[in-house]
Amino acid sequence: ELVPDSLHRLPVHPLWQSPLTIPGGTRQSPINIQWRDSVYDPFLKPLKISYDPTTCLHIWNNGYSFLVEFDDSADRSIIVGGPLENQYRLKQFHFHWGAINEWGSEHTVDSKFYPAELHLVHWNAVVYPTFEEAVMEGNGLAVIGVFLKLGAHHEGLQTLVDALPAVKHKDTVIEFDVFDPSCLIPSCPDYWTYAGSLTTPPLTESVTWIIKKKPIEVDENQLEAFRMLLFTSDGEEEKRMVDNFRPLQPLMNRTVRSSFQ
Ligand SMILES: NS(=O)(=O)c1nccs1
Ligand SMILES: [Zn+2]
Repeated sequence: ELVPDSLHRLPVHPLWQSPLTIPGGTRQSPINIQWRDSVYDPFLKPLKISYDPTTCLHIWNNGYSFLVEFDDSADRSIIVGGPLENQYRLKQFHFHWGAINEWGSEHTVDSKFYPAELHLVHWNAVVYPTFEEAVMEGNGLAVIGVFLKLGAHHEGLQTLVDALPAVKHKDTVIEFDVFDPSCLIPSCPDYWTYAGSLTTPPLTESVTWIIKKKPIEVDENQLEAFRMLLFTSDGEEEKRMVDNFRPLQPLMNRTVRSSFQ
């Protein structure tokens, strides 16, 4: 909860106190995707997603979001094709969401917010020896963004939601042995892609963004379950984990390409 001070200023959660703009940044994320300004690129390939559900390791609350992390010591869960020159290894996925259903996503489409957004984070293990090094390079990361909209119950998401009470507080973790994140990705192949950055620290300009055009549907109880998580550690004054999305960044000299006409 953000409580105004005596001057009616709302405190900004530490994460968002990070520089809202990176000095000299020319390819920051998130951005608004103006559908009519995106350019169809017939040379974009279909994105190929091959995840091994047994590479799933655990879920943890890192104080910004909840992350599901994967064993990325080999090429067992990878994506290839789309706008990508190499194949990229899945490291983790996480979400961003709002306090209410009117906002919560990081990217917007024609200035419309979705209530939440899923990020599946992959790194270029063909070229770089570690994730930490890939994070610093222009072609180091590929993140698939999937919008969540309010609608039908999502069976696949529910197995995640059922585990959230165990990671309510910052720095708590629970083992999570088998999960196939492809159940969270719409079957429609259409996506937008553009060159951008991480939206949380270190905010480095190392991400090829692949934003799925179609959202997945989740129900109100599932969104509420995200909102019962806490930014704070056990024993601290509770701060609900909501509105963990970065403000929109300037498009500058970038074109968003679409894989569809
Ligand atoms: N929200 S994000 O996917 O851009 C990200 N930030 C840090 C690691 S992954
Ligand atoms: Zn993210």
